[in-house]
Amino acid sequence: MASAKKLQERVALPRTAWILADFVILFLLVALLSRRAASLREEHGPISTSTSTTWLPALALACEAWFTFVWLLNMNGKWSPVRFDTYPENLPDEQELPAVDMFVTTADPALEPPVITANTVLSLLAVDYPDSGGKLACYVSDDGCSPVTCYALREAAEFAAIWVPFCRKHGVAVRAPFMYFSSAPEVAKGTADHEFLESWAFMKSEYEKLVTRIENADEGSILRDGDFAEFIEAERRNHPTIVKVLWDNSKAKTGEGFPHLVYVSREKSPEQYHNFKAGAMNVLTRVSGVMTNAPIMLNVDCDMFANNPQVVLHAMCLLLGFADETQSGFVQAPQKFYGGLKDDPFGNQMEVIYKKVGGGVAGIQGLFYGGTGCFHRRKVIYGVPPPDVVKHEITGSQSYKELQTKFGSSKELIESSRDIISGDVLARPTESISSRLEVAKQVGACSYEAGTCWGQEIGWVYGSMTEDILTGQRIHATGWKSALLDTTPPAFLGCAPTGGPASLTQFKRWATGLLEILISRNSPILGAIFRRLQLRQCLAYLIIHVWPVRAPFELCYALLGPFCLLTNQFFLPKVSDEGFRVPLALFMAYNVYNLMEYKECGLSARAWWNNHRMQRITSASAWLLAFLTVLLKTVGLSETVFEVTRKESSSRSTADDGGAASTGEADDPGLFTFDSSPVFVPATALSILNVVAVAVGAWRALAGTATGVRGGPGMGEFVCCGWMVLCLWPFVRGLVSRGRYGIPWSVKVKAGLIVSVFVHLCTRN
Ligand SMILES: O=c1ccn([C@@H]2O[C@H](COP(=O)(O)OP(=O)(O)O[C@H]3O[C@H](CO)[C@@H](O)[C@H](O)[C@H]3O)[C@@H](O)[C@H]2O)c(=O)[nH]1
Ligand SMILES: [Mn+2]
Repeated sequence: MASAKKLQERVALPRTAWILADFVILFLLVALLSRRAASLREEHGPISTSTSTTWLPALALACEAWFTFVWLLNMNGKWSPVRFDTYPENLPDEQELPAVDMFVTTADPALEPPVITANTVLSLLAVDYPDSGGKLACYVSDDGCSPVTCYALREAAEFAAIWVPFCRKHGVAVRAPFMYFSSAPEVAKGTADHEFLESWAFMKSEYEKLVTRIENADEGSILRDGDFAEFIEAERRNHPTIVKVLWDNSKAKTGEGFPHLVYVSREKSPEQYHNFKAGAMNVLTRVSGVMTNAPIMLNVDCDMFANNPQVVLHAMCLLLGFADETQSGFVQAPQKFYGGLKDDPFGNQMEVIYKKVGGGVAGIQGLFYGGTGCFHRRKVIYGVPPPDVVKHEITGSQSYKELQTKFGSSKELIESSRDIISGDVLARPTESISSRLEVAKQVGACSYEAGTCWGQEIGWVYGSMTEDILTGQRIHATGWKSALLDTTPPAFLGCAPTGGPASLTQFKRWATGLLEILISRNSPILGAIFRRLQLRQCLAYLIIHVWPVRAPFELCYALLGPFCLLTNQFFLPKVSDEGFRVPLALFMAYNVYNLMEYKECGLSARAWWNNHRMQRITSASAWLLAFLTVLLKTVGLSETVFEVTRKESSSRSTADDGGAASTGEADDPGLFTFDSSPVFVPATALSILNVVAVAVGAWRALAGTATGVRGGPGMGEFVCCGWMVLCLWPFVRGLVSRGRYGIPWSVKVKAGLIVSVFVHLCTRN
């Protein structure tokens, strides 16, 4: 590519002012720690304070040391951000562009309405790519084994025959029809408007018919259609592999085509463990390997539609545009969301995280793999190390026998992977993909992986609920870097969960998976010591891997305030004390720093507050439970499962009501909702405790019992508890609200018991 025109540019972004701010906060943290350490030493000296509990300052010191460590991790992560600019207009002729297999995963037709999946698929079938019919193929994995999903896709394929040409002809900007038709047609001033408007109206009505067909589809009548005979005997957790070619592009006339569409539901059996999404991705990798074997693979979740029709071209700039391939082992787009609620009430739109930490990590060894919106090189997924290692270490090709132990017994798969590993990928299978059905079913079987390297050195890695981070980390540990694909408009858009239960379930799953990685043999620390994970990249991974570990520290620290108010003690300096200035300055500086980050990303102060608050809530609920779950799992008492996130269906322009029982309160989707899940118990307890503590403390202060006693709580302790009450406000509110906005009694009772025990233990003597 050296002689060709520039395809990409890696631009380092300056951040001197931020680095200074980083150091100010670090300095304050160190000042806090050293004062604390000094006062601890005094404790053992002659001028001991009246604090009866000597472990109190020690515990505070431990927590503050941990917070400093977390701050250092973040400083490292954000230190040297970069941006990648892409120039698709400089791409070589179409013959030189590689083929791409596009993967979509879905798992549950109830939580992930088939119409959403159909839209995602349509957006992919319609992307701009030269000879897209010949070079692109779309594979959908359905872990739900749902005839309705399969039917929805067959209907979508039929609709694609008019949708794709329409998009091409009119240069449609957003090619997920539900999104496109949710606003009025964009009419260019000038001629031919009339014709455009007419076909727009026609397409819209065709799309609406499609939605009606999908939403009204009933399983019984679908099964009577001979096309879906395979589903009759199929049970969701017990059925053979189903592979259906819903659209075979070789049937199209040249130039008219759109990508192949293949439906895959891998074999399931109650006796086998299925490894959730990672398992599904590996089946897609193999099925596509024997059918189209494209050297590049794009994967998206069923709700993540291609929002930028040029996305594949932009990605190619990063895949082909470096003199050294090592720079782009994979190409990841940041996760962005459509229809997000105003000011991010559930703290899961992650804009600032992606900008600040994501951009920063992109400047180290590259953005983490996020499970969706990512372009992989098939050979990297097949475990091939970067070119420099290949040159120095392994020369000569692997024998058939070696490949067989790695990839399994399918002759076709072995041959196709040999092509990928040796780099002769341009030889595309010539037969029609329909002739490969039997082989595809063979490699989709659940026993196929037994004794092979799938899920270990090859494919998506097993052993964590957060298979994406684990898989990306393995790739980084072999020495590859990754590139950040940040296009305008955004490459892909998905839906962020709303409501308390869905958001916290997602955070819990992530935290569980991340801790599973941290303590496994795939830990990034081992990767940095024994493999090629860069030290700074390892530290960047730790930012997220320690999420669940932060929970016990943050919980302890959050308990110090209430503990002091209840027992008439203190853990922070008094206002009159000179030392008070340090925690005060830290509190102010830290919050202003975060607020400025939100402002810089163009977000509101409210968005900052919502995220700050949600982080406290998540820590006291999802992260804490994840921490406990993994503890229980390591002693063999619990299993971890992948709980699929509910996707809100907004397939039509007019949103219809979710059918939730009316509660008398205004139906505000941004309000926190609850259910009886244990995830809500600790945060509920913490809210009750802080309210009680503030009341007790205030009563003491008013009654004057605390005056004159040197050891009593001061301003600091009150602010801590008051701040926690504000952060946990959705829960405080939930204590007195009803319906789904109220905390269920079962949770309240459990939380109440915990609080009583805590209060009892505090005030025992
Ligand atoms: O047994 C399963 C479970 C899930 N999925 C699919 O995995 C995807 C992600 O699941 P979702 O419930 O949407 O999880 P999110 O928390 O929204 O996803 C984020 O986090 C996951 C890891 O925890 C990553 O896999 C995702 O790519 C990433 O977007 C969806 O397409 C599912 O259909 C399967 O195919 N099989
Ligand atoms: Mn999702």
